[in-house]
Amino acid sequence: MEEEASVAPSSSLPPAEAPAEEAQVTTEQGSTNIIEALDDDCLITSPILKAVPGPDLSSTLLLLGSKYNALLKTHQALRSDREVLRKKCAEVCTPRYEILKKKYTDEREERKRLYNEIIELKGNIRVFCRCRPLSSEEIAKGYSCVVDFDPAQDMELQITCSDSSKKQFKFDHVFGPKDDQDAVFAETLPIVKSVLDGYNVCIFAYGQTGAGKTFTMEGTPENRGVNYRTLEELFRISDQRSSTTRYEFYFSMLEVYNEKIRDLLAGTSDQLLKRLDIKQAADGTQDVPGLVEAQVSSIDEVWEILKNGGRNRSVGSTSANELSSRSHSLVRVTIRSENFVDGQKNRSKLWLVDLAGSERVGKVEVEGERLRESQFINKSLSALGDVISSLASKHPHIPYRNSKLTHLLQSSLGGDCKTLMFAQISPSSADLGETVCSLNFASRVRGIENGPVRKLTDPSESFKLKQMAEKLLQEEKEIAKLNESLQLMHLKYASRENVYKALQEKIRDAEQSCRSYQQKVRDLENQLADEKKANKDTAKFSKPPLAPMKQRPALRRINNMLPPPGPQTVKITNSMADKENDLIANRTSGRDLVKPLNKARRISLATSIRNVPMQNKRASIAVVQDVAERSQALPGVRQWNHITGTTQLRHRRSSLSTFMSLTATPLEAASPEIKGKFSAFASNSKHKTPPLVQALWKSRIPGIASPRKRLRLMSSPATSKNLNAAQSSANKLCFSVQKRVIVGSPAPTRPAMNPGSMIYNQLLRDKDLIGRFGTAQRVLCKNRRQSVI
Ligand SMILES: Nc1ncnc2c1ncn2[C@@H]1O[C@H](COP(=O)(O)OP(=O)(O)OP(=O)(O)O)[C@@H](O)[C@H]1O
Repeated sequence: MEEEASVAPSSSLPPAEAPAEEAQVTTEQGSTNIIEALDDDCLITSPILKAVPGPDLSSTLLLLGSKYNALLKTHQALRSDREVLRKKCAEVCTPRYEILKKKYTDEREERKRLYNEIIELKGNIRVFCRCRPLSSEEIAKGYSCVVDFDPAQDMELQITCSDSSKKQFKFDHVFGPKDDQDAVFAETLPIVKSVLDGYNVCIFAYGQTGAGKTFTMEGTPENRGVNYRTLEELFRISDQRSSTTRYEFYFSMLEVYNEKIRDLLAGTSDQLLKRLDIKQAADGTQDVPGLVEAQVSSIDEVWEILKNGGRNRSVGSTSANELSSRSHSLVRVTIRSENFVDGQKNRSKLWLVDLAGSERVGKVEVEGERLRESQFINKSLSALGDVISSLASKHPHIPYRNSKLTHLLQSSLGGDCKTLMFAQISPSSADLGETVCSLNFASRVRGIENGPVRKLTDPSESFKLKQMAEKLLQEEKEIAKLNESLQLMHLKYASRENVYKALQEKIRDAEQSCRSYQQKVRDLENQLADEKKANKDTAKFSKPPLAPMKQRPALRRINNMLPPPGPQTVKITNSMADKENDLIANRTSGRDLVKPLNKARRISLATSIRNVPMQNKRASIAVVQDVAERSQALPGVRQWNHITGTTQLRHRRSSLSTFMSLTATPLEAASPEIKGKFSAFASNSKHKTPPLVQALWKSRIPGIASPRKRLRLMSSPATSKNLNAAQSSANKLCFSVQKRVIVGSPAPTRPAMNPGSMIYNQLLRDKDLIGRFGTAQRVLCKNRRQSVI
């Protein structure tokens, strides 16, 4: 009987599953939309989620569940996209890439071979002759030009000797006074390019003092020399090949002065004076340990270094040149390259050498230190001549170590190294002897056949060479095309890599979000479980102390539900039981019958709406008038008095759920009929309902003398008619009082009771509901029915 089945539906949560439609839509949107959708899924950090109140947890969980499932699907879609992309790449791109790579490697090797062949056909050691113009000083002194340049023959020159005889010299190229730096470098360029193919290259200027060696090699700011232009070209080509090859340039500058090596890039004078030696490296090349190697990446850096190094150079004044170079100046550029396509690595060296003046000691009026310098200069130049002679005669021993200069240049002279010599001459008749000596030396050098050098004497050879040149041009064009397509492939590959990385990033984010959602769902579930438990505990703690069953006959009587078999045990605390018993004892002993009831401690309202069965069983039924009727009868607002325990009703101004006040009526004040009935009932009932409680009820409806009578009236159609007539504009509420009943709303400012505060508030809400419906309701809180209104 006291356990009613009409328990309010709890907030049990359905499993967190995404709605099927949403998941379907998300899957069909494709990866792009999915990624966009992912960006919108910011629930984890959303302040909305943080502000979710407790009762909305179930809906939040549902939302999270759907988002979580959507994310899972997104994750799967991204994974499948990635797999498709990878397969596609493997199927289409990789074979094409491999073919192109092979083609490119073959072509590159072919180009190198052909190019090198052309250089070799021209000669691995090439000699250019350059003659400077007559200086104003020489003209002023009346010196004449002894060099005859035939414009039709750019490889020959004639020297008019003092006896008017003519000497003819042939070189790979002859530059006259009118040829500028551009023309010189144009012929130098092919050899310079070889260094980027991995060949060692040595370019040096030889000649007497003041013949223009420094001018050719270094030049002036207005007329840049070979050094500057060479490095500029190297940087340009390396940039051009940057998609397939990475180049690194290391710059060193040194001089050989009096057979001592000096580092021109040394920062301090101590370092400048430091003695440097030549050592053989593990790869057989010559190296100078301790030499400064500056990595350069632009021509501006190179120019700055050149200027600084030039300041440290040993110069002195001679009768031939006011700022004569008294040492051999050497610039070494080490180039390290790595090809991205086939992984081939190269290391090559480029030497740019400005030799000291080659004048004979007797001719130049020097003495002391200058004389000593000249002796060292001539010695080293003589050693250079010996090396070249040995190379020319294919002697098994090449005397590289006879001087520091030849020792340093060992790996760049001979073999498959490319050597270019500028034979600088003066046109002045005053320098005729030195000019002839220089030309003889240059001719000797030019006679060397390094490798398969062949002279261009045979016309058929010339024809072959032309054909090869044409073929080379075509090959170069082909290579350029291949390079382009290779670059395109690289770009495509890079873009796909980017997409792949982006997808991986998204997948990582999605996985992270999934984990966050899972955690959030777990937290919310835990929170919900805690709240459920708290609610259960609260309900348990908020239960008012129940009187022993034997004192509760009224509840049995008010309902038509059968009591459960067997005795009911009610667990109450000692303090509560004592309070109840004391009160009952006082009342039954008649000592305090008129004393108002204490504050109600227990009430429950049923949320299931149903009519209370009106049977002829219970007398504790009251009819409540509506607000209009009540306000007429009771002008003042009355409420439950917690202090005195007066059973009063309070009319709520804004609610329809108004109840009529019931004035506590003492048993003595009741009519004799009621008094008699209640006394009989009390004495007969084994539950011993306190007479005070029974006496509280007094009909407010005229004509209904007693509850029992009223019940009869209400049960019968005739009585109902009468009642309707009497209360046509009013809603009626039937309520029963078990022991003490709160009817109506307690004071609004009443503080929440702990731990039963939630139940208390629930009661208030339910009472409002009852007021609106205007009918009898039964309230069950969890498993325990507390009272019936
Ligand atoms: N081709 C040229 N055109 C114009 N002027 C030149 C040319 N070659 C050299 N000169 C000038 O001749 C002078 C001497 O040149 P430079 O100093 O280069 O000679 P050098 O051979 O280096 O002498 P040293 O061996 O003593 O250093 C400079 O003033 C230079 O400007």
